[in-house]
Amino acid sequence: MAAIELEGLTKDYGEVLANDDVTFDVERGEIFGYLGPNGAGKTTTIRTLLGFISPTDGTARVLGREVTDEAELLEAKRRIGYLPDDPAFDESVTGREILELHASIKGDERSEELLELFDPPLDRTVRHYSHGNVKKLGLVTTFMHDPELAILDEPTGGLDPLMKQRFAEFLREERSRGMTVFLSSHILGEVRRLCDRVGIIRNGRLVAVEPVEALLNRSGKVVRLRAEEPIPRSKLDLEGVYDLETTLSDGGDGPDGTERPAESSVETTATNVDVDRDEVTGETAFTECTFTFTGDVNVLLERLGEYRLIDLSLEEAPLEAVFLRFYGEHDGTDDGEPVTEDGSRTESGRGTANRTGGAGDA
Ligand SMILES: Nc1ncnc2c1ncn2[C@@H]1O[C@H](COP(=O)(O)OP(=O)(O)OP(=O)(O)O)[C@@H](O)[C@H]1O
Repeated sequence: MAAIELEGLTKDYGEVLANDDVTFDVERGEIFGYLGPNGAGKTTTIRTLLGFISPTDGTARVLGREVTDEAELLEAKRRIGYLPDDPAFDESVTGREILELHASIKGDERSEELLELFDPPLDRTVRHYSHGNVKKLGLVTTFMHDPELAILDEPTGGLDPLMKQRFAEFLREERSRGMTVFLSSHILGEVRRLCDRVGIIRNGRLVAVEPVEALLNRSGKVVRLRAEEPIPRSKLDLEGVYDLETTLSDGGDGPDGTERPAESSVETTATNVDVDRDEVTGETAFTECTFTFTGDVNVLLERLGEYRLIDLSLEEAPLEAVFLRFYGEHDGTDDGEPVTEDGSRTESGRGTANRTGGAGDA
């Protein structure tokens, strides 16, 4: 039995179809990343899993229990840790009092160890907590009862780099102990570091579920090369070449004796190659280029084999680029902000429902 089972999950808010026939499983012991831009429907799925909202159609099970059956869900929630994207603790009490309350409701097997790791200022009232400290307190309340399944809505927002790293190490250790983690994110670097598999949601619809490796393979390589001699652009008229940027440089005079610019740089695609013409051969050409390549590297090397290269590097493409390829076109949501490693984005597109979940409700 999978830890999370969604079948045809649909949530229709009237104006917005926030989840549209979403079907996937999260297996026991995996870290599953739920990836999508603002307003894609991630929080809606999470809130359905926790019984805060009921599905319009379809079914959802957590730890084998139906989320629409109150008694069943209550039983499952004892074994779940939930971290909302914006934990809402009672601001008038101290962190310590919050922990005592959570301990009395769901037990406390691990707070000591978690406090050493995440270290929120326990004697301060929550009102005086920074956003990061609220998140750290939320992490303690999420894991203190040693849950089987952790459901984390954008868990690293507000954490500094050291805390993010600590959190990543913690999750990996928990996975090796058998915990299942379902986390939503729009931070691609985080997903790459943390997750075994990803589900990608766009505009309420699941567009892919795949191992993170597959996402990396699909993302291709960033190729940078510098050649001793001009290479005709047609050599890169290959399937899988994206975002081609070329430069033709020789620093010398043109054939008619006029000085030509040492460098010219244009951004173009492989099919739009009628620029940077080599003035000797008349063919479009380059001596330096960068592009993203999702095709067969051997085919590429074969194409370039006859030219003398000064430099050639192939690096893993940033997941951001892959994400933009998934979401690049306008899709009717207001998610115009590019997805970035540091998670910066606009606040537009946020629903109100995802703002009401209290911390540690599970
Ligand atoms: N209570 C609600 N009533 C109406 N529409 C809602 C409600 N809650 C969410 N929505 C809409 O449903 C869509 C999905 O929202 P959801 O919060 O699930 O997205 P998300 O992927 O979690 O976004 P974010 O990354 O910004 O948190 C959005 O268009 C949102 O505006």
